[in-house]
Amino acid sequence: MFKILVVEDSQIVRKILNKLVEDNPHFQSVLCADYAQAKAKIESDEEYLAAIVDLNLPDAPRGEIVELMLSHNVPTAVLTGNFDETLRNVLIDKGVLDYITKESRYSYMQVIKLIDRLRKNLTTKVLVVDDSTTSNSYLCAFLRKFRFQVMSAFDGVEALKILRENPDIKLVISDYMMPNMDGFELVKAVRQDRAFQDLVFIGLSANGNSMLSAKFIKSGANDFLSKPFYHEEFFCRVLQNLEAQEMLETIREAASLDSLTNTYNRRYLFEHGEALFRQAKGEVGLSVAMLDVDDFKSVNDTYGHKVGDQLLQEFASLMGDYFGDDLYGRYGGEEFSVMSTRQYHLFIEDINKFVAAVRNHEFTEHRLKLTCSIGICSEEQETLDQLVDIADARMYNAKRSGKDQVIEMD
Ligand SMILES: Nc1nc2c(ncn2[C@@H]2O[C@H](COP(=O)(O)OP(=O)(O)OP(=O)(O)O)[C@@H](O)[C@H]2O)c(=O)[nH]1
Repeated sequence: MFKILVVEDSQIVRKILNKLVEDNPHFQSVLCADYAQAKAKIESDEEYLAAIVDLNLPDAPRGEIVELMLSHNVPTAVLTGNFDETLRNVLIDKGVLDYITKESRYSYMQVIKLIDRLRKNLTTKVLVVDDSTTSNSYLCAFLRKFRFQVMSAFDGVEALKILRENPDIKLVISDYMMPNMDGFELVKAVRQDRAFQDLVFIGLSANGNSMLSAKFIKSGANDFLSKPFYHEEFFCRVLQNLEAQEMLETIREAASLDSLTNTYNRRYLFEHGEALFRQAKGEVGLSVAMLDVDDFKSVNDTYGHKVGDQLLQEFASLMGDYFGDDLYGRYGGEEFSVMSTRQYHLFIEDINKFVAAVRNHEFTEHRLKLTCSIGICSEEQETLDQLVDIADARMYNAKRSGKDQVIEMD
C-alpha cells in the first residue's frame, strides 16, 4: 500500500481527492488541511509515494508547500485555481511533476492517473541512449523524477549490450547521431530481434527536423520527441506509449489464459507446447500428462456450479505447486494438461506426489474429498497431437479401470 499525502484547505476538494485516491486499491490517502499539518506529517514519516498539494494554503499563501515537499524528496503534483504560464514555468523548474488547474473532476482524475503511473514506474526499466553527457544526464534525471528505474548508454552498441543483459527493459529513448552505432541502426537491430518485440522505442530528433522524426518511425520507432523537450509533451508521449504497450500485453495475456483458473488455456498450451516439442525432439523428450477430476458432475449437481468453479480453481492452484516449472493449464471443462521437458523419473515423481496431495486436500468450504485420473505419454511421437491423444486415451483407460490412478503405458 502506498501513502499519498493530500494537502488542501478546501474541505470539498479534500473529500473528492480522498475518494479518488482511496478508489485505487494500491493507495491510502493522508489528508492535511494546511501547511503546519503537512509539515508535521512529513517530518514524522517520509514514506510517501507522492503528494498532491494546493499551492495557496491559509498558513502558506506563496506556494511554500512545494519547497517543503521537494526538500523531503516527495514527488509533487500541484493544484491551483487558475493557469498562469509564468507560475507553471517556475514550478516545473523547481521540479514538480505537473501543474493542474482545479477545473473539473476530470482534472482531479488526471492527477490520480499520474500518481498511479509513478507506482507502475517503480518497476519499469528505461534505457536512455545519448552520447551527449549533458543531454543523457538531463533525461535520466527527468525520468528518475517520475520514479522510473533508469539505465543509460552512450551509443547503440552499448545500448544493445545492456538490452541483452536486461530483458525486462520496457522503454528505450534514443538520440539519433551517436558514434559506433546511431539511433536508426539501433532501432533496426532491436526490431529484427524477436526478444525485443514488445520494447517501446522513442527516438529523439532535433527540433523542427521532421525528416529525422519520419526516419525514426520508418525504422521501427514507436514515436519521437523533439529536443529541447517541453516537460508535459515528453511525459505525455512516454506515458501514452507505455500505456498502449501495457494494453497490448493485457490483451495478449487475456487471450492466453483461462478466465476461471487463471492458468493457460488450450490454445496457449498447443502453441507453446509445439515449441517445447520441437526443442525437446531427439534430446530430453517431452512428456504430456492429461488430468481429469473424477466424478466432478456430482459436485455440480450436489453443491451447485459456483462450488464446482471454486473446486476447479483450487485444483489448478494445487497443480501450480507441483508443475510450476512445466507448461500446464486447463484443457477444457474439468480436464487439465501438463507438458514437461524434465527428466521423466522426476516428472512422474511429482505426478504421484500431486495425486496424493489431491487425495489429502479438502476442497472448498464444504471440505470435499476428491480424486483424479491421469494418462501420460512420454514415448517419442511424430507430432504433439499424437502425444496428447495417447495421453488422453490413457486417461480414459484410468477412468474405465476404476479412476484415482495414473496410467503411463498401454
Ligand atoms: N462448475 C463448472 N462445471 C463445469 C465447467 N466445465 C464443465 N463443467 C461440468 O463438468 C461436468 C463433467 O461431467 P462428466 O464429463 O460427466 O465428468 P465426471 O462427472 O467428472 O465423470 P468422470 O469423468 O467419469 O469422472 C459437467 O457436468 C459439466 O457441466 C466449469 O467451468 N464449471
